[in-house]
Amino acid sequence: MAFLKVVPLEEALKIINSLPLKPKIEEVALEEALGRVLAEDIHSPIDVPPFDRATVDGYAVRSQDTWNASESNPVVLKVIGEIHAGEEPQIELGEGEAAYISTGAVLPKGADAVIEFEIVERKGDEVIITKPTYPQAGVMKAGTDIPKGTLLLKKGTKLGFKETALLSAVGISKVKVFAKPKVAVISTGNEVILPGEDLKRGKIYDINGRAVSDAVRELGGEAYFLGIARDNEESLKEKILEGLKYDIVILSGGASGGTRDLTASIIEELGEIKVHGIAIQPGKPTIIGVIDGKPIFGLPGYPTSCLTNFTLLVAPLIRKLLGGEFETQRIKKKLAHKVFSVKGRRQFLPVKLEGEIAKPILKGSGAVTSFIEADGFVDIPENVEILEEGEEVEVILFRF
Ligand SMILES: Nc1nc2c(c(=O)[nH]1)N[C@H]1C(S)=C(S)[C@@H](COP(=O)(O)OP(=O)(O)OC[C@H]3O[C@@H](n4cnc5c(N)ncnc54)[C@H](O)[C@@H]3O)O[C@H]1N2
Ligand code: MOO
Repeated sequence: MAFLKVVPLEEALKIINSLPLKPKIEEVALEEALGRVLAEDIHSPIDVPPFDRATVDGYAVRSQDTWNASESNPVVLKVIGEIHAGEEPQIELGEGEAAYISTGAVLPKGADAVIEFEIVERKGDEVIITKPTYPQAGVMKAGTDIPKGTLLLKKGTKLGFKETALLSAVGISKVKVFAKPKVAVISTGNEVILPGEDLKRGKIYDINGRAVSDAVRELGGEAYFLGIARDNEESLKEKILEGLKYDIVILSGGASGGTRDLTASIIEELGEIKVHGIAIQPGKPTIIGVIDGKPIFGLPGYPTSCLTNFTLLVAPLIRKLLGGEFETQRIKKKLAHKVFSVKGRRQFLPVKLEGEIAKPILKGSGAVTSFIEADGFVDIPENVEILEEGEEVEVILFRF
């Protein structure tokens, strides 16, 4: 077994990026599109509004008819009909004519303005106007909100409620999106139990199953938590075989060299181990394998290590399958205080961000609060032993 022959992070990422998985595209109904990632550019097929529209309730007029109107010299127009929202107007205004119109209705031919009913006086079939109006007052012209053909949304956009509203506004009922990668999540260990179960001595509640499943969902993937495999060959094998129904399998725990750490030997038996050990801290005991063409990740058991390595190794693959960037983005911050690192091992140090300052969280990988409190982690190169207070560091954000 290629046990703990540690490889640099870049090599592990190269292997992951070359796995034979490709983004898949599917069409979904607009009502199912929230949270999905667009696999196409969307241009508006129509003008919005689709017609010259009244923006107030009142009287459609020819504005030039009102230009001489004043309190002392009111203009009287003849009301020749009514136009309500949703109707095609059957009338055309001539000189000296007006029509009652509701908000949202189509402006009739001949009219170029709408005057609110509050500021005119209606007497029988006449309307008395004491103030001039101007072209386009009380009117929204066709296509002034969104002209037909406008690029509305770019491929790669994650659809939130604003984006689905925009699609609805232009009448698009189906969109092409990237298929959600289906990810099986398995926790391992005799000591791990599920929330709600009785906490007997020696047992701990599962953190990784929940955290990894929900991180997959936050990234836009579909997570299937298969439960907890016990530290024996049958249980682990059963869960791994079940996991192979999905696109990617993620296990946590049991990745290091302890006697009960069986994950590696089972992956080797069923498929191939590509990596067992990465020269990073945390994450040294990480496994990357392939079974039946499906990637299988064995992440460390400590939750902080598990989620750090998920962010470094698995999140890029899920992003790529959703049409996004494989590369992990980094931002620059300044270190709050001096830090010592392990020479010869690239370290990812959890930090809390306060403005431009990155405050190290020094509780160690064993503490769950290390990752709960972390906004990101600082990438400390392997040849660096000391980082000074105020030194510029690269931070990988710990959110998706
Ligand atoms: N002799 C050595 N021992 C260890 C080494 C080493 O290099 N030599 N590395 C340590 C480091 S670093 C890590 S990380 C762990 C990783 O080991 P495993 O991946 O085999 O993880 P486990 O031993 O199964 O678990 C470690 C720790 O995390 C707890 N755990 C596991 N799963 C969960 C879960 N789903 N939710 C919450 N907590 C979980 C588990 O109970 C252990 O306490 O190995 C060190 N040892
Ligand atoms: O490798 Mo462990 O994952 O250092 O915490």
